Amino acid sequence: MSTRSTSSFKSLGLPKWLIDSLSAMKITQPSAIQKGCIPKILQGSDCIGGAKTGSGKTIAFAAPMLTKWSEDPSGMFGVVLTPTRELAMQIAEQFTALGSSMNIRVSIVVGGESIVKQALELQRKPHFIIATPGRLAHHIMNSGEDTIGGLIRTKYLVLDEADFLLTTTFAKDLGVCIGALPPKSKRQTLLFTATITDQVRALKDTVQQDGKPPLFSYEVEMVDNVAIPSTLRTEYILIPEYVKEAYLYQLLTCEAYSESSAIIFVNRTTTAEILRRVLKNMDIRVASLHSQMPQQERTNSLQRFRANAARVLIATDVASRGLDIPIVELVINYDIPSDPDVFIHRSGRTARAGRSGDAISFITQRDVSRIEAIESRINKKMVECGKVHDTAVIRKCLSKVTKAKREALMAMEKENFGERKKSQRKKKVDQKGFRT
Ligand SMILES: Nc1ncnc2c1ncn2[C@@H]1O[C@H](COP(=O)(O)OP(=O)(O)OP(=O)(O)O)[C@@H](O)[C@H]1O
Repeated sequence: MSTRSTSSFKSLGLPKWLIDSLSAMKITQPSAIQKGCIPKILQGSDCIGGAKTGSGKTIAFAAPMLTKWSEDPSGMFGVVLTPTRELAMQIAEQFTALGSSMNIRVSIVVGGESIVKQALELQRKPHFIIATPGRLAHHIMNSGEDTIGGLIRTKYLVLDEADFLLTTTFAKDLGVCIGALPPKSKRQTLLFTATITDQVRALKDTVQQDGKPPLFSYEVEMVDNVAIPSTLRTEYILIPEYVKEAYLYQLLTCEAYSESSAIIFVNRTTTAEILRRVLKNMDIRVASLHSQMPQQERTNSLQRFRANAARVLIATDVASRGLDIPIVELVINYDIPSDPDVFIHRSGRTARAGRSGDAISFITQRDVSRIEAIESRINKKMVECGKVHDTAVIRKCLSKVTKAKREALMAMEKENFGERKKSQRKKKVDQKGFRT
């Protein structure tokens, strides 16, 4: 990765078995955030790690935790909280892979999966619990000591995507989770994200609003001063609203990207569903990921995309943070997010670990102020994308796209997509993509 340093993992204090596991994953030199955080975490400090997307933050917290765990591998050792189910699964995979030679037990505790199965797993006292706050809080509130009692002896709490976890969306569940852990003085708290906010920093040593003790008191802060990876190209295309689908099709099939793996971000689940059908009708291998899909479908979609069985993933922001899919060469912001930090996370699904990648934003007249805010946040002007400019070609594919969209809308109406969405929302508060 571009952020190489001359230190080795050995000089940072990692044991041989872990260095061997890292080597097996072709990870031989620590990145800057790893170099900065690993020794401090090993020394026992709380830590706040803010480094660009794709810079290796997961190993920056996992490696020191695994090192300490291997010295005394008993009981529930660490809890990692993260906002989405897919991210929890990905982090758990990393812990499992890194600790495979040490008989590690890692449990994933997320919404959309069997509560009973998870409770049984928790009773077997996994060493590491990787969870979304909503589901872990559910277990804490509804299970007995035999299931969650071990939490009181955990040594580490990680808030991955900390800025997002510390918003009001998660406040209640996070409070329940932290309440089941040892007090701040008896655990280490590690906060990681690509977008550290002043609100997060301000929480240091601050008594919480409900009068509870402070969450953390980090001594170490490692924060990048550049917001996005240098290998990420940021471009834009100015588009009239009514031809967005045609431009999308054109871009995905133009010479530069006709073979590329791409993630297309939209702001609404309905847009995701329409686009998935439109592209499928036009013979593009496409999958989608949003919070209105049942968990099994979400998992299958992501697996198909990771394995390149689908070359395009249409996603809402449930996929904007953390997902590490090295083959992604292109991110398209089909809709522009209102929060510039969301742009940073979405675009960071490409150009990871030193690779190059493109993020192309579709800008309509309504988006101008959002783009200005993003450019000011990333301290960089986007350049105009020259890959789709032939208006004749746009005109040529417009009728094909219009037909595909008409068919998509008719099928959705027949399947009652909007109604299904409403009733799901009512029924499954527990399964909201972001809460559990
Ligand atoms: N030292 C390293 N050398 C090479 N590759 C590495 C190194 N550390 C981590 N990686 C790889 O880099 C990729 C990105 O790492 P990771 O997912 O931890 O990034 P991140 O900083 O958490 O990104 P995000 O902010 O998007 O969550 C992963 O595939 C990981 O295996």
